[in-house]
Amino acid sequence: MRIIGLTGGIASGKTSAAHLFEKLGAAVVDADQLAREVVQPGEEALAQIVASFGDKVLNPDGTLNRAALGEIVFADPSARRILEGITHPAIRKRAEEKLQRLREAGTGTAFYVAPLLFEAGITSRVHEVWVVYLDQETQLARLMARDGLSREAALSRIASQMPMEEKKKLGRIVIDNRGSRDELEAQVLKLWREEIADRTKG
Ligand SMILES: CC(C)(COP(=O)(O)OP(=O)(O)OC[C@H]1O[C@@H](n2cnc3c(N)ncnc32)[C@H](O)[C@@H]1O)[C@@H](O)C(=O)NCCC(=O)NCCS
Ligand SMILES: Nc1ncnc2c1ncn2[C@@H]1O[C@H](COP(=O)(O)OP(=O)(O)OP(=O)(O)O)[C@@H](O)[C@H]1O
Repeated sequence: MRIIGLTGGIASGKTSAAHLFEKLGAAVVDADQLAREVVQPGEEALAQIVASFGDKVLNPDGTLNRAALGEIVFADPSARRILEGITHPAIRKRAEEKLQRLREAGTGTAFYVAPLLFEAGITSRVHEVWVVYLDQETQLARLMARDGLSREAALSRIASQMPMEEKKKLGRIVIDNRGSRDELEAQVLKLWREEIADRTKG
């Protein structure tokens, strides 16, 4: 099974692009979704987070208060590394399990969508990397609009990742998401035809 790592900066449009590929029939494993699964109540990672960061990162119902934890870790790189040390091994394990199930089901190509593919050094687990690219002003505007963040909070999230211009250089394929949603869809469709469907046929 061929695994395409789909990455890009925060709010670059990875999830949007992945949904479009999924609509065309692609198999998708999403690291952000797995990151949510591994911190559900009862999971070991949630207990470790509370042990490291305290009860203040829990909601009254015992679920993770993502906004509270986000405020801490995006303002403090050492706190972020502690959180990653807890969550990343659990995310990787789940990703391997999901990819293995897809492999066993005879899937030809699967996308592994991960914001920190380069930062977390997991490029060796995928066969090639595609990057969803955006200029920083558009990125900032979309991030602030989607998550209701202040400019300062949005900038600190962007600063916690490898700069987008660097990521762009590392992708075999770059999907340019500076334009409209229709333009994104047109690129996805072209890539689907040229890079996935036609190859499978050939
Ligand atoms: C800090 C948390 C609780 C904030 O939750 P929130 O709901 O606000 O954001 P969400 O999880 O939807 O992530 C949104 C985006 O933030 C960026 N992001 C998330 N974690 C990190 C990180 N450790 N470093 C840099 N950027 C990150 C990614 O681009 C991601 O797509 C959450 O992001 C988290 O648990 N992060 C640690 C796990 C992780 O590294 N996830 C990234 C996928 S491997
Ligand atoms: N071409 C586009 N035009 C306008 N808005 C867009 C476009 N593509 C994506 N968006 C919007 O930008 C925001 C970020 O997109 P998306 O959630 O797909 O990014 P992401 O890379 O998955 O983000 P994250 O790393 O935070 O998970 C969303 O609100 C999405 O609806």
